[in-house]
Amino acid sequence: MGSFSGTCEIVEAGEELNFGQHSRRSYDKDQKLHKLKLGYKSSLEDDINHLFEAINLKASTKSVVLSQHEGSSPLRKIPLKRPITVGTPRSPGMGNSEPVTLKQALRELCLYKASETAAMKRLSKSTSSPGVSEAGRIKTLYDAVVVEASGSGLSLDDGKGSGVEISIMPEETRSNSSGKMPENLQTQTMKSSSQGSQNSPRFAGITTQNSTGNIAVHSGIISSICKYVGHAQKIELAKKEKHTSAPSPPSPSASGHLSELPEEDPASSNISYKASAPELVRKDRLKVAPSSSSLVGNRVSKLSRNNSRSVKSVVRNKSSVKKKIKQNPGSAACTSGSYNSVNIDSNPSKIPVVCERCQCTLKTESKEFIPDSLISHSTKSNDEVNPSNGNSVASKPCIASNSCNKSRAVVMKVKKNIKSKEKGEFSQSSKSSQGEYSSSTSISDESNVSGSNCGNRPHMSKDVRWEAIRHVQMQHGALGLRHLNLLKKLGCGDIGTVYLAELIGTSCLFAIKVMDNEFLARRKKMPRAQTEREILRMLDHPFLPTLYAQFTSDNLSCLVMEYCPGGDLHVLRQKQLGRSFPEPAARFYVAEVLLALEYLHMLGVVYRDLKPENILVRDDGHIMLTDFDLSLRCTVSPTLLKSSSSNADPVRMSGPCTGSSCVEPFCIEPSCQVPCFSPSFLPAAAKERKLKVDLAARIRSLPQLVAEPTDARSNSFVGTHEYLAPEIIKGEGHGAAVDWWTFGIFLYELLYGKTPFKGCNNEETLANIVLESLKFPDSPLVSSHARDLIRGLLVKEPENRLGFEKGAAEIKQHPFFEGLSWALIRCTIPPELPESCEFGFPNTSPHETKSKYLDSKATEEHLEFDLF
Ligand SMILES: Nc1ncnc2c1ncn2[C@@H]1O[C@H](COP(=O)(O)OP(=O)(O)OP(=O)(O)O)[C@@H](O)[C@H]1O
Repeated sequence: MGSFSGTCEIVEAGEELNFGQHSRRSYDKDQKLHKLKLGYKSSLEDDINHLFEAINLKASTKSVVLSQHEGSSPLRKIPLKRPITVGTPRSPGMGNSEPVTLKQALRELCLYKASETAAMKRLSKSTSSPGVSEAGRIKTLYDAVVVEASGSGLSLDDGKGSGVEISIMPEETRSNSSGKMPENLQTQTMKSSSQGSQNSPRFAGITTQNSTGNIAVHSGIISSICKYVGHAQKIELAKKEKHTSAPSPPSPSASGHLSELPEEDPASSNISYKASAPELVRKDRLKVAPSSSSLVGNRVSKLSRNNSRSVKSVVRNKSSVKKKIKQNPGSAACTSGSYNSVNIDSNPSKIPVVCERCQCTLKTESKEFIPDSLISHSTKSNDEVNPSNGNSVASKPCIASNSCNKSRAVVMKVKKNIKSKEKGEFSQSSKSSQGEYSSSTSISDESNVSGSNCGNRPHMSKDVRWEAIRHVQMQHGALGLRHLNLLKKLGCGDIGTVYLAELIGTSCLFAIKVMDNEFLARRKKMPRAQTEREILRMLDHPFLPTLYAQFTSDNLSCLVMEYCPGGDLHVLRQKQLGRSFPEPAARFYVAEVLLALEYLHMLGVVYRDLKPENILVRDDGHIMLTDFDLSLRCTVSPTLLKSSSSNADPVRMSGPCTGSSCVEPFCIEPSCQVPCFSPSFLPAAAKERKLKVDLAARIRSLPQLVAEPTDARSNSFVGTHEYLAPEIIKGEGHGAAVDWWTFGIFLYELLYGKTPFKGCNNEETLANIVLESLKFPDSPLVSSHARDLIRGLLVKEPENRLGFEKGAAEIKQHPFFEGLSWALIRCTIPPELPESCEFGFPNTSPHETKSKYLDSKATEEHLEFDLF
């Protein structure tokens, strides 16, 4: 198989169903392979050894972290050019011991807290007391364990032996049924023009999605957005009557063109991707309807032939598949070095459209895709969002994100350009833009939830961006588009467009996802948007996006999120030698993704759409998992697999610090670990031996908690072709284990530069996934540990798949991650990135930057929105 030519993404179109027991097919080969996973568990002794090694190394780790603070420029401090150090055993690691113990659970909590502290210090020196990253959920689980442990006689007060095995797996949320999809299975037409019955769990076919579906979304968004672009600081929203019967195009005198912010991929613009353009054409989504046949062949045979990974498929009930062409930021056409723009003729029937993925210019003559929101704009300009009674945040320069500083100059220049056009250049000439520039705003109920209130997000509670938003809200009462300068378009998805935005009056950058509600409703995509919104509101994790605010304005739902300037892993992989990551780098990325998935599962979220395109790279080189609209939400009920051992006496085993203040999570910080674990009256070697024995006994005696929603079930055909798990393709119903399958594909792709089952077309790919055995190329050379992990994950029967039983806890124990400090990985120096991959904005040299802006300025007269 060659390199990827695209990514096929299956978009969930139906409601999640509960299925009873789904059939399982045995695959002897995979079962044999699966047995291998049983062999990698090392002894407790080894685990303890690692623990002590980590303790010893922790101080040095701190030094490394602290050194990162010492730089003139936050962005320059980004360790992009530094070698990766993920292989350094700095801590006991979570993985090479027996199932996660109470001790480990505590340690994870503690180390997370510690690592967050360090990370927050790096990001913002204002951070003084980071919260616990996994917040209430983990606390709840922990509390439950504490209760249980207490009830069983296990003292948790020592703070050292409080190990809990926490396995995270999605749990069944909807009642299992006979295997049919419910009548009310939601059909998401996303990209598909036709849908089939949702009653059949079988997949009848796929309809290539029409790219115009996106046009509708974005034309609507753009028409409204353009009213704000560049106007943010001169808010002169026309007070005109709302036009409800027909689009009210902006006055042609203004400019005659619909202007759009320059679009580019920060991480990819410096590189020509012409050679690899096919690979970059990904994410077509297919909409696939379950057929009445359970035979894979039936399914596969009906798949549209599409080699593009950009095709997303929604498996619903129909045999229709719609192909959606999306622009890939890294595609050749968008890397020409200048901002990509397309004039939008005033004639709405001839709207030039730039494919988001392949950059081909398309045209649509259909008004059907012009969102109604373009037609009616009320005169109100009350962008809303409730003021928050948010938490107080350290008042500091808004440089929480390193990108703030680095991009400030760029931002200002872009702002200048944009502002200079405020007096009319943003008029919209397309049919959809006939409305006035005035805007109506409705206060979203949801805005109350987020706003600037970070109360339920202790992880990011000290982020100065909270304070910046809160300040705006205090001044204006509500946050809205008028408070944001949209600087450029970052990308476009199925349900909305993401822009880079600056909060006016600050240098704080955000990624704002704008979704047209009417379009979503018309396309029945509202549930996806709602799912994403709800999930985003729950998140508080270093490797997941922070939602700072949400509001509805002009019938546009806006999510104000953390901006991730480093592009995505798919683009980044293209820049690697051989288009694959070195193993240490791959390990780093998959480890962070694993933690993000673990957290999501703990929250009852089965992600279902893991792929490099959805992994964004932060300015500090760490990752952020995005895109939750295809996720399955379910409930999680932590289950105590094993209560504490009746004959164990953790108090006595815990050593001299037992029952002391060691209950403090930071007990495991290096500074206090020594007193906790090292009786001073014993020789070092003896102390170590004693502690190992004690710890081993403690681990054996601790309760084990499974918080993985193992019974989660869905029958939707959701995902990306090359990443689809066999059980999804077979329509047998799927659960949390699909994330571990995709995790295996993900690791494979990072290491080998391609996915393992990719065929000549989507049908072949799906057939390969179900029928073909896993094979590894001869090159590049990949370690046996990595291959073994992939084998364990890519077991076709979910029940035999690594992670099925205890979720991420199982996977973390694999030797591939040996020596990795899970709790401190956030403070680990990220992999070295290629020279061309600068974070922030693509052109970093003054000259280049100037050129870039000149390019932008050259088109200033006709700043355009490119539709796709
Ligand atoms: N927080 C962010 N920071 C930087 N860029 C982002 C951010 N969120 C999204 N993007 C960019 O915007 C693009 C569109 O994101 P979006 O989530 O809307 O679409 P998607 O990833 O294609 O998923 P879907 O179509 O399922 O919504 C992404 O591919 C990414 O390049």
